[in-house]
Amino acid sequence: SLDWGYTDDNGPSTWAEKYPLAAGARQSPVDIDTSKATSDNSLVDREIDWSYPSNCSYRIVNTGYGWRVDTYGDDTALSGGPLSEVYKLEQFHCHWGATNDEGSEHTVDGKSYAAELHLVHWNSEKYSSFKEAASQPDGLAVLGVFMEIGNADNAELEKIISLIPKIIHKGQDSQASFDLDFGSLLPESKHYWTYLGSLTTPPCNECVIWTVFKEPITISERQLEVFRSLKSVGEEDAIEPEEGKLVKNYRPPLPLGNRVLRECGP
Ligand SMILES: CC#CCNS(=O)(=O)c1cc(S(N)(=O)=O)ccc1C(=O)O
Ligand SMILES: [Zn+2]
Repeated sequence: SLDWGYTDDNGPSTWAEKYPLAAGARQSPVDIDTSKATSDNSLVDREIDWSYPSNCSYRIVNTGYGWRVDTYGDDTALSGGPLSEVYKLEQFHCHWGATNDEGSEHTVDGKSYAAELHLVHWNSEKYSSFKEAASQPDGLAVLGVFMEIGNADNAELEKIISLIPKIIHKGQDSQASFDLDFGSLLPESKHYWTYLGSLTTPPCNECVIWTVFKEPITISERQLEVFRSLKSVGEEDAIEPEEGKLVKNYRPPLPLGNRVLRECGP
């Protein structure tokens, strides 16, 4: 079985037992209290810039706690905004809940969205590997995109969703044969909040510069249901068909404490 997860006996309230960093003072996610956000001049006209080629090949894997698209980030770049160096895209993944009124990890004035997409980048200018970067305070830059339920399917996400039936069990993976335009997974508005935080899954390293976009993208109910059909156990684990489903994989918010929350754009 998984040594951590999202059930009552291995969920977020138990993580600090095996992963002491989870009890740190720079943890993520947080509730974004919009009244606390400062829009000082440090970010003015420093918009966040990304360049992802639109014909990226990738691999999708069932990690046991969700799906993850591993990108081959050679010619990807994220810079600007709160970042002092250029970061490369490593992977992206998603968090969701059992019902549509929960599922995002960050919340905004206490409001949860139905899901949250995370694009994980690492500081390839300062560090020589993702693994090294994941142990540094400015090692990773994660873009958070809220997802709300809309009527239409999200066409780009549909390419990922069409592969999920091939990775229902933990450990399964699938090499995608069609290209993905990662940039189309981001909202139109570049307005965001940013703060210093951590990985939201064990080992919960405090190595992430978080940038959470203010504008959500939409996903359909059917698409979200496909996420919930993933299993947290391997094919070999003989369990009942309805057992082991990953119906939720979000960590609830941790205190912002004395961290600064900055915003760029109204
Ligand atoms: C050492 C180390 C590490 C963490 N890896 S990750 O940054 O890709 C990551 C980041 C996040 S999140 N939610 O913090 O962006 C979740 C899951 C993962 C993962 O291992 O798949
Ligand atoms: Zn995440």
